[in-house]
Order: sequence, then structure tokens, then C-alpha cells
Amino acid sequence: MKDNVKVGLLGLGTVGTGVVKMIQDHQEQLAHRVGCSVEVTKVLVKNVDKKRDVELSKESLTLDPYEVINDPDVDVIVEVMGGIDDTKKLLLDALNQKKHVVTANKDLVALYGSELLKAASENGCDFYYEASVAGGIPIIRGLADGLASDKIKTLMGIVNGTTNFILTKMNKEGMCYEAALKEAQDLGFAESDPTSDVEGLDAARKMAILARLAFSMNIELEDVDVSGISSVSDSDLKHGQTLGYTMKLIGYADQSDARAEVSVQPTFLSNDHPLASVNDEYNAVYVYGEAVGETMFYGPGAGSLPTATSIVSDLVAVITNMRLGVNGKSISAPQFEKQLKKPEEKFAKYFIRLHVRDEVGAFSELTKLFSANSISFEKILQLPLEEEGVAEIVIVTHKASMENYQKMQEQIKDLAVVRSIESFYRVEGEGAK
Ligand SMILES: NC(=O)C1=CN([C@@H]2O[C@H](COP(=O)(O)OP(=O)(O)OC[C@H]3O[C@@H](n4cnc5c(N)ncnc54)[C@H](OP(=O)(O)O)[C@@H]3O)[C@@H](O)[C@H]2O)C=CC1
Ligand SMILES: N[C@@H](CC=O)C(=O)O
Ligand code: NA
Repeated sequence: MKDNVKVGLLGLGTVGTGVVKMIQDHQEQLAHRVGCSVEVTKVLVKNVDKKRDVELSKESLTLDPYEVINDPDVDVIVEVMGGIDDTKKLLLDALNQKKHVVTANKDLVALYGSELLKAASENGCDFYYEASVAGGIPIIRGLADGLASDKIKTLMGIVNGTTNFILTKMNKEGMCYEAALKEAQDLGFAESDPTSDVEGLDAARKMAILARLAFSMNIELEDVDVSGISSVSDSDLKHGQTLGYTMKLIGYADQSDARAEVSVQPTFLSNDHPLASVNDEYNAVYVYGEAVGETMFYGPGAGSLPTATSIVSDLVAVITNMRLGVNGKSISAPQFEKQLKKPEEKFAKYFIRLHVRDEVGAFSELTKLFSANSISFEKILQLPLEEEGVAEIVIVTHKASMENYQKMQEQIKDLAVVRSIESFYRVEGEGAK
């Protein structure tokens, strides 16, 4: 075993800077853990003249990725530059050069994680990606190691800090959506184009990665049903609060009878669900295992040092494997063939807010339609609106199948008493699993 492991870094931005700081500041502890020193020797950047927050020799910076990847002295590549297709090519080239890879890149892992893991194993290399989901929370390791003995039934995650920050500000401080988004951008949580945060794509990528691992099935990004928070209104939040719910953007993954469903959608959580009190930019993943029951992983989902913690812990794992001579030996292929639930196999409760004509028989029309589709009411609110002759009705249903909801949604538009369907949200977290 070498007495000095050399790391090539692709990217020296928010996360890359944290990685260099941690390796430098925790050197003594790292050396004790892995039995050798660890050093960042080559770093890819876009601009070598930019002022950096860490001390690195100017000669270690390069504009050419292949100066890092082809360097025979570099043992491990840490990818913290972002990007998809070009970055995938770089990482495949690195693996083919027998370099181990650690990445924080959720966009890439969600789309090409299986391919990269396969290439790693064929080359006898490690490919680790803890930082790609929920930044500093050890959720990948939690599923892959901590809960390896269990059968995971359900995952529910708040895995996007930006949307959790926005919803918390709207809920607790009455801030408007636009102002809350601006603050999340100013604080640096949001992606450069925040559309992927607010429309749920960032969370969908993370849920695809988690569901693939938890269910050992090749779940792909396109298997995730996605909707974001951009149309959540103050009225929805207010009615939710009245009924004892908190709105969160929830990534939901569940498997029953070897069939999986994965979605990301704004969801009303019962206030007593543990995820309901995860606020601001924090992330959390609730995991229900058949044997263990309920567990929850909580912490910072982004940020320089939290994310670097996961990267450097992955480095510790790679170097430990080097010492033991077992790199690339972990099983990466999924155990099960992918099977997804059909709409008639997906069950949930829903919150529905409608504007209806306030006239005799309106309610009985609604009741007839819901019961024709085998959907029963659990909670109902009716409130007058400012406009004469129009009332707002909020219904929370008992659990029913997605197939029945879809039929009801199609038919409700044709009811003469219904003026508009204002919103429709999943409800979770009430009652036993
Ligand atoms: N920020 C966070 O909290 C989290 C980020 N991630 C992921 O980590 C990765 C990095 O994120 P972050 O540190 O925030 O990103 P930044 O934009 O802060 O940093 C990107 C770095 O990569 C360099 N870079 C980017 N493209 C190229 C290129 N084509 N050639 C050379 N250098 C390049 C930039 O160089 P230069 O400095 O010269 O401009 C910069 O140093 C992303 O995949 C992100 O999704 C994951 C979890 C949390
Ligand atoms: N934009 C992301 C950053 C981390 O992945 C988020 O808001 O969670
Ligand atoms: Na993580």
C-alpha cells in the first residue's frame, strides 16, 4: 500500500473548495483512518487566475481535464464540476485508466449511474456518489450498508433544500413565493437555473438514485412522476394548516409485491409526521424497512463543507478498499427486474380544492361522482367566497386508487356545479404504514 494517495479534482467551486479544505484541515485524522497521507495534486478549473479560498500551488491548476485524468500519479478522481455528457465521457475515460471515481453529480448519476458503476466494476475500480443525494446526509451509505439486511418498503424524502426553504418561508412567515425563491437564490441553495429545483427535477434525480438502491431495481429518471411547487398558493397552505397539514415537496418511493412507484410532488403531510418539522433548507429521508420499521436521516442537503464531508468519507472508503485490495468488488448490478405499479396499484389520499356554484344539490352532485368512482370523503370544508353564489369546497379523501382518481378528475370538469378545480395534492403521513 502506498504511503501517499493522490487525488485529482475536477472542479474547485463551492464543493471542490470544501473538499480541499477538509483534506488539508483533517489530514491527521484521515491519515490515522486510512493509514497513509492524502493529497490533492491536480485540479481542473475554468479560470486559473480566479482568486481561490484555499491554498493550492498555481502549478496544480489546469484547464485540461486529461492532465488530471491521465496523470499516472493520480489514484482517485473527485468530480465536482457538474455537467452531464462531457463529464460522463471524462469519468468513463478515468475509470478506463483504472482511476477510482467519487462524484457529487446527481444529474449524471441519475441518468448514467448504472453504466458508470458497471464500467467501474469492469475496471476493478470504485465509483462512489454519497454527495449526489442530500449533500451531507449519509443516506446512500445508510441504504447500502446500514440497512443492507432489510427489505425497504417506503422512502419519503425532502431532498431539495431550495423548495423546502421556499415552502417554510411561505408557511411560517407568510412570505410570497417569488421573494422566498429570491432569498434561496441569494443564499446559494438554488441551482444556477432554479427551474430544476422548483419544478421538482432536482428532487426527481435524487429519488431515482435512492429508489434504485433501496429496491435494487434499475429505476430510471423517466420512471419518476414529477410535479413541482410553482403553482402552490397561499390559499392551499392556509387550508392545509386548518386541516392539520404542512406542505412539503416530497419524493415518494414505495414497493409492494415487487412493483415500485416513484414520484415527486407537493404533498400535504400530517403535522405529526417526522418530515413535517424538517424546515428551511434542511433535507431528510424517512425510510420504512420491513424489519427495522421507521428510521429518518436528517441534515444539510447542500453547502460546501457538508457536501465535502460526504465526498471525503467516500475517499476514505476508496482508500480503505485500496488497503484491503477490494476495489470494484462491491455488487453493483440490481437484484430485481424493474416492475412499476400500474395506476390501479397505486393508492393515496388526496386534498382537492374546488370552486362550486353555491346552490341546492351541489354537494349531492359531488358525492354521487366521488362514490361512482369508489372514492370516499374523510374531511370536508365549505367556505363562502367573495363572489356571490360561489363557494370554496375542500375535500380530503380516504385512500383510493390512482386509476379512480384519474377517472374522477376527468369527469368532475363536466359537472355543471363545478366552476373550477383549484388544486389537487397528495396527502401522506396519517395512520400506520
Ligand atoms: N453546491 C452544493 O451544495 C452541492 C453541489 N452538488 C453538486 O456538486 C457539483 C459541483 O457543484 P458546485 O461546487 O456548487 O459548483 P460550482 O459552480 O461552484 O463549481 C464548479 C467548478 O467546476 C469548474 N468547472 C465547471 N465546468 C468546467 C469545465 N468545463 N472545465 C473546467 N472546469 C470547470 C469551475 O471552474 P472555475 O472555478 O474556474 O469557474 C468550478 O471550479 C455539481 O454536480 C452539483 O450538482 C451536490 C450537492 C450539493
Ligand atoms: N439545489 C439543490 C442543491 C443540492 O443538491 C437543493 O436546493 O437541494
Ligand atoms: Na448524501
